Amino acid sequence: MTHRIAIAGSSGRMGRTLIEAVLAADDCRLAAALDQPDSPALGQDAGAFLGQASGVAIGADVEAGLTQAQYLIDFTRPEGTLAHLLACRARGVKAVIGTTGFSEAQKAQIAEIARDIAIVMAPNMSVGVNVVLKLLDMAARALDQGYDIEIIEAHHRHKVDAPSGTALKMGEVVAAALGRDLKQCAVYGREGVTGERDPSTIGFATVRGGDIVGDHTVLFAGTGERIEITHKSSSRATYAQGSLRAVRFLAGRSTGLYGMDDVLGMA
Ligand SMILES: NC(=O)C1=CN([C@@H]2O[C@H](COP(=O)(O)OP(=O)(O)OC[C@H]3O[C@@H](n4cnc5c(N)ncnc54)[C@H](OP(=O)(O)O)[C@@H]3O)[C@@H](O)[C@H]2O)C=CC1
Ligand SMILES: O=C(O)C1=N[C@H](C(=O)O)C[C@H](O)C1
Repeated sequence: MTHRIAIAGSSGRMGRTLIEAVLAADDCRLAAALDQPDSPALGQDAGAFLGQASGVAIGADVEAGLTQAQYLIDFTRPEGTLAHLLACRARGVKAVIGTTGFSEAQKAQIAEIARDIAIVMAPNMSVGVNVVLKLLDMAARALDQGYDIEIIEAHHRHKVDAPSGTALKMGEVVAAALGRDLKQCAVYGREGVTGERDPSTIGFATVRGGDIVGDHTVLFAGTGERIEITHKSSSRATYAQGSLRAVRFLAGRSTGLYGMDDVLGMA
């Protein structure tokens, strides 16, 4: 079976990584490569950055791009993803969403669109991070008394949202395991005279710099010991391969909102 895939944000860091992965996959075909209307890449072959002719020119017309596609993979920005999803719904195109930084209202809109088309959405498509999420659930349940929980993430200088979608997901998993609501217990950075640490909080710290692909650590700090669960990405290819696994998973679904735990059989 060949999966015909459109890529949104095709000149972005993830867009390019995804194009490379699609062109290399025997069971996938690049159906369209989309960019913003002011992109200097419009009209270029989508494989040009690889020195490869894909036969697909980068375009800005989403409706036209989706006519040839069964799936859209979207790693852009929340407002772009939502506009693309409306076009997907109109054409019955399934979607894999890697974009992070959605508001609660935007997430509700995506859930509503998923009543009509099948969508996989995850803040991190790597297998490793999704295994870590399971480890965190186990660790938080076992360390539910006497351990302060802090989530530290580091990303490249170009990242626009903080904390990362992955860090927030890690916080949600830990909070749920402890019967807490992350919205009530999250502390995002500290400055000045903060007072002693409230043990019911989950702290977040963000680092931005250079070309760091993505590092996440969850620290359980007790008295006399510390447990650190860390994941480090060294290549965006892991996110792209996870996205293609999500496409293959969607082949058998017509509607619904799924996560990478569903794709990986870990739900
Ligand atoms: N789920 C996962 O596994 C991962 C998720 N991500 C997330 O993916 C997203 C993209 O990351 P990254 O590739 O590094 O970002 P980049 O900035 O490199 O790429 C974003 C692309 O989207 C385009 N874009 C921006 N705004 C819009 C819009 N409103 N409509 C259409 N296209 C738009 C950009 O075009 P232009 O340059 O012209 O603005 C660019 O081509 C982020 O939210 C990031 O957090 C990243 C890695 C892994
Ligand atoms: O912007 C990135 O680069 C990444 N974003 C995702 C996030 O916000 O969690 C996933 C990964 O960490 C890389």
